[in-house]
Amino acid sequence: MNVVITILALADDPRRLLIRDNKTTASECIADYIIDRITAFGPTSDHPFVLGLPTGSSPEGVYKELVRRHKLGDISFINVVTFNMDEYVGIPRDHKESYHSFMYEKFFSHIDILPGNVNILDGNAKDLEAECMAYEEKIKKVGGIELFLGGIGPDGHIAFNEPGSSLRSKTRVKTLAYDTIIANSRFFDNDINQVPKMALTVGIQTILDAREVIIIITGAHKALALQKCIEEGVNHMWTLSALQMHPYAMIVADEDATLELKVKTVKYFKSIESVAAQQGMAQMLPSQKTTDAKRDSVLMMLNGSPTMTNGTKPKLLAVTPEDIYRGPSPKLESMSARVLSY
Ligand SMILES: N[C@@H]1[C@@H](O)[C@H](O)[C@@H](COP(=O)(O)O)O[C@@H]1O
Repeated sequence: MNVVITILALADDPRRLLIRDNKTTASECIADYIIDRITAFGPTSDHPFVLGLPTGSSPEGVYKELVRRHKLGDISFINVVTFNMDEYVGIPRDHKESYHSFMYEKFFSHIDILPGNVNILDGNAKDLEAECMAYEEKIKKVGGIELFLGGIGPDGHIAFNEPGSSLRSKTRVKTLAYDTIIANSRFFDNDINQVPKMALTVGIQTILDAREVIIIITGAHKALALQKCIEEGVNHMWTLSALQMHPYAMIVADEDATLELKVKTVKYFKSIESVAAQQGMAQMLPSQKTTDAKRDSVLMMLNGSPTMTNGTKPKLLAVTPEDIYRGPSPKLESMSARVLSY
């Protein structure tokens, strides 16, 4: 059992925080990673790659790069199913600031994704609660989200999971925090009265349920949030910190976003990445199939099997009595035999 844990930990650690010079290089790093993951997954129409996606200014560079690479023929999205994180309640779908408009303008209109494979919450649904429930069911039906990409607000919120959100939350209706309304007013003529006060959003648990989560954090205004989420404990006032409980979460930040981190933290994460590169260790989460195959072969080693493909008998990891007696130490008597009686 210990062997299995070690193997997973080796694949896991180097991926916690990647630091890039600026937003452009951080975005390219994520786009490359997504392309590699989709390619290695080998999606088909029966077994599509399920990608969770955010809006906001943070992921714009990632979408731009994915579109560029798609146009170069490096990646197809024909067998990719997407689920967006959130949508405002009560603004028309074709409003220029709706997340539907954002996604089509920045990404979907420029790639070969099938419209039927795009899922975005409907903030104008008659029954918002039913809409949220149906969304969770749809995610379950396609087998869960393979990779969830996200950004954060300056207060560390992820999707619209505002400070104080339950870390076990699922897709639901959420009232926006005043800070978020102010932050998002830049998209609504800097008028807070035009910003919708409610949204539909996936929950923290919905994000934690994804097989892998990648977050892009850029700019000095997000530095405190990154510090709280990485250097301090899990805290519902900084909802991104819940990712500390995810086995495959990766944050890609630019230098500016690291301004509040300890020098020790920055050095540690940079060294993890460079040591991994020197050792030629994989930086990519392997497919579930590869992970399952590795686990099977470890279990086979632990339990023994009659023959190996090369015809040899596998060495059992369990220690046999012969192995013990062949050791340099003498065979000891039992403790009871050594108790002196007077
Ligand atoms: N619901 C979105 C979040 O998903 C996004 O991460 C955040 C930050 O936006 P930006 O990337 O523009 O800073 O804005 C909104 O609140």
